[in-house]
Order: sequence, then structure tokens, then C-alpha cells
Amino acid sequence: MKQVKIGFDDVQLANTVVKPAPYTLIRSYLTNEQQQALIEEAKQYPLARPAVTVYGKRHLIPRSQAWFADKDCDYLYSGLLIKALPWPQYAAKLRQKLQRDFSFVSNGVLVNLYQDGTESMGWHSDDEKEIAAGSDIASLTLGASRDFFIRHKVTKEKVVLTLNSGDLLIMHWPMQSNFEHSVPKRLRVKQPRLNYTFRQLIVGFHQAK
Ligand SMILES: O=C(O)CCC(=O)C(=O)O
Ligand SMILES: [Fe+2]
Repeated sequence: MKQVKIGFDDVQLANTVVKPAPYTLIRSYLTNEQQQALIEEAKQYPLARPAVTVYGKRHLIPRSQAWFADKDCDYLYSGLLIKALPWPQYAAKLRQKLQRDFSFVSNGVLVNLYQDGTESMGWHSDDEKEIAAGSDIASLTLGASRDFFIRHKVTKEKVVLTLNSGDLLIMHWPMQSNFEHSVPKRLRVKQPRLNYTFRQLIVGFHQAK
């Protein structure tokens, strides 16, 4: 399998060495058939566009999403508790494949649908409290190609990746502590893009309270 690792060159900032963003990009991780099976399955997903509160203001997110996860793996996302829905067949197969290929363990996947280039995701880190310490996040893209930005929280140094259908981006721990990422609007993009981010949550984090 072709495996490409790209990132920042070390950046000297005063007396601190800023390490490059720790990620692995695997182009064409899924075959066309595997991609097609997921795209078909996703037509049945109960994708929703929730209203979230950001800096005290409520607005609809500029994309739609669904959260599939194991029991007791609800997810608090921008102030909204998303209940875990049961795993669909092909999403579950992809989770197994990630475990086989990379020993990548996850217990939930957030699916995002960007209908076209007017839909987007702002700068953020996947650093919610319920994410298991030391865990990686695996992100699979289907459909339209979209730019994916990564920037250092302090230096603001930026890397731009173009993620194509079938590509897998593994964001390694501790990338979420030092870097943010985003999917900017791209008005020339007219086709939908699906993205699956597999995560490992602390089981029972919200149930315990
Ligand atoms: O759509 C993407 O590539 C990114 C999704 C993402 O960052 C997230 O779900 O947290
Ligand atoms: Fe994210």
C-alpha cells in the first residue's frame, strides 16, 4: 500500500521547536466498489442539520451529519448532545478494515455531508472531553474533492491538502492539541462530498453523569 507522510518542516519559534502536524495521508485507500457501497448506503442515513451554539449564538451548521457509535458513546458537539445511532453495515465494515490495516480502534463515526462547495466546516480541533486520551482520528473522504486546511494554533502556519474520493487521512495524537483544521467553502464545487471521521470516545462519559 502506498503511504505518504507529509507535514510541516520544523519551525523555529523563539526557543521552541514547533513539530510538524502528525498525520498520515493514504491516497485511494478504498476501491471504487467500496466507495460506491458507502455512497449508496449513505442515501439512507438520517443526516440532520442541527442548530448549534457557538460563542453564545445559535445557528444551523453549514452541512448535515449523523453519529453512529457503540452503546453509551453519545457525543457532545458544540453544546449539543448527539445520541449514538446503531452502526450501518458498510460503515461498520470500514471500521473493521481500519482495525485490521492499522490496529486503529474506534467506537464511533461522525458522518458529514457537504451538499456542494457552499457547505463547509470552520476551524476547530477534535478535542472534546469525551475523546479518549492518546487516540488518533481517521477521516475518509467520498465524492467531490475538497481542500482541507491544517494550521498550527500558535504560529498559524498552514498546510493545504486536497482530499479526493477514497483518500484516508489519519490525524495522529497529539495533533488536536496543537493544530486546528477546516474545510473551507469552494464555490466552484457543485458535487456532494461525504466524510467519515472515526473516533474513540470514553465509553459512558455522558451516561455517568
Ligand atoms: O470533512 C472533513 O474532512 C473534516 C470533518 C471534521 O473535521 C470533523 O468531522 O471533525
Ligand atoms: Fe474535525
